Amino acid sequence: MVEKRKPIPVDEAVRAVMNVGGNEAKKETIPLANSYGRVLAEDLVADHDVPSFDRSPYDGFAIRAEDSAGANRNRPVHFRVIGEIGAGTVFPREVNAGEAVRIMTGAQIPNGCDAVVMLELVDEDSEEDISIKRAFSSGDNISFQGEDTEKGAKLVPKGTLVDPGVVALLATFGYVEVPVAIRPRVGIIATGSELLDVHEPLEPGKIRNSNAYMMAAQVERVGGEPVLLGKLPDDLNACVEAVSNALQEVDVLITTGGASVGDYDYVPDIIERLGGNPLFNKVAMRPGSVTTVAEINGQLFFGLSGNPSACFVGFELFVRPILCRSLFFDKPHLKRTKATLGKDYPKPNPFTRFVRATLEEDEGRFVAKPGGLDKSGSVTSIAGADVLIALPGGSRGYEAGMGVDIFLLEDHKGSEWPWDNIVASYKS
Ligand SMILES: Nc1nc2c(c(=O)[nH]1)N[C@H]1C(S)=C(S)[C@@H](COP(=O)(O)OP(=O)(O)OC[C@H]3O[C@@H](n4cnc5c(N)ncnc54)[C@H](O)[C@@H]3O)O[C@H]1N2
Ligand code: MOO
Repeated sequence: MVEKRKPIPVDEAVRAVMNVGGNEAKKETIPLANSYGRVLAEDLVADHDVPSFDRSPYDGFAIRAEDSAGANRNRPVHFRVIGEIGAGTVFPREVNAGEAVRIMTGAQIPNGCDAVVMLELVDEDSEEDISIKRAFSSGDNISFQGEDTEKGAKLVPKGTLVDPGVVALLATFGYVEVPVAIRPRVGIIATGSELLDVHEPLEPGKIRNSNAYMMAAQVERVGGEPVLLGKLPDDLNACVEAVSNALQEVDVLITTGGASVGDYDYVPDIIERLGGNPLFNKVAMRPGSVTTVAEINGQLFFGLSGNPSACFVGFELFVRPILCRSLFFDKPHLKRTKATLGKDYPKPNPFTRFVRATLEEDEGRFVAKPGGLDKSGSVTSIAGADVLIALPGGSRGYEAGMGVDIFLLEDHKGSEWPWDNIVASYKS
């Protein structure tokens, strides 16, 4: 008799995984030029004002505003040009009454000046004599020291993904080396005697191993380091040995396949043979109901389904938050938000479903549209999915136009704990 497994609710399963200790975030430093896509391991605090001096936002003339008082079309005011500065140079002396300095964008405002007149508003009567036809106030056309940010301001917290804007800040504040989270090493093993390597031609009854590469990409998408450890035939001894060796090498280990109750489904036996502590072996969700997670000698072992869509969803719900946590992200779960269901979903639903879908905009509303073959064994409907629509279990299906909870697959900002009150669908 095959063992009867007891499914546990998704939120309970996520909690169980998150409660396992270990996998704390650790930091290293890397060169700035390699920092894009990594995660900051320290808060980024401004150690000087930006800009660090008053500067001109325009090409023009720096003047003392009070000298322009009363200027108009009929009575232009003249200034004597006493020099010129470009960005990067500092004017060497105080500017006095009636004097102006030709100044370029980015140059420091000379001492004594408090306004800039754009070149287009100036009549250049000669190289040394200019006139203007309107009055300026103190502070006109000046980018003030500290107007962008002031010394001491916390600009970006630890746990922020280094995007192009963060790279600009790191450069601004002189980070030659950047403190970032060490990427967790995630071992990936595919199991199944039906699996061919990607380069091999198809043979009867066999398929190519797509899950391992898919998961490597999922690991990379969150910022982990995938370690592809090959594929194994359905041979228990070989699997036990490979898993045991792999656990020495990586922080977290994932296998795909063999998680169900069939004759060659060895995940439960592997866990037992290695003295692991199973957290659960069935989750009340589809796809991915056979997802099995265990702690083996203090390390997390994820036995994900062999079915590609189930493997994909199992990763996003259970592996992703562990990796995010070890990358200093304070919101490790998929970002949860709402959208309108774009298509009827007639399947009866005993378990919560996570349906692969695209997110489109329609008359100002976000519409999530299930796409492709909605079967656990489908591989094509994963490509191009923007979101997972979460449809609560216990219904006979859902109608287009209903409000649904969705989980964004590409959003790094994430959610803290998206599972409470999960996915009560409502009429939108
Ligand atoms: N009697 C029962 N049978 C099944 C149950 C059940 O509860 N009772 N659960 C079904 C569900 S739900 C799922 S999901 C699958 C999960 O099976 P396994 O995790 O044991 O996976 P396999 O049987 O090894 O493979 C399933 C399917 O996926 C293909 N596969 C496997 N590895 C890969 C890979 N690396 N790349 C691409 N495709 C892969 C494999 O060839 C199979 O077609 O069990 C159901 N059965
Ligand atoms: O676990 Mo299976 O993917 O539920 O279909």
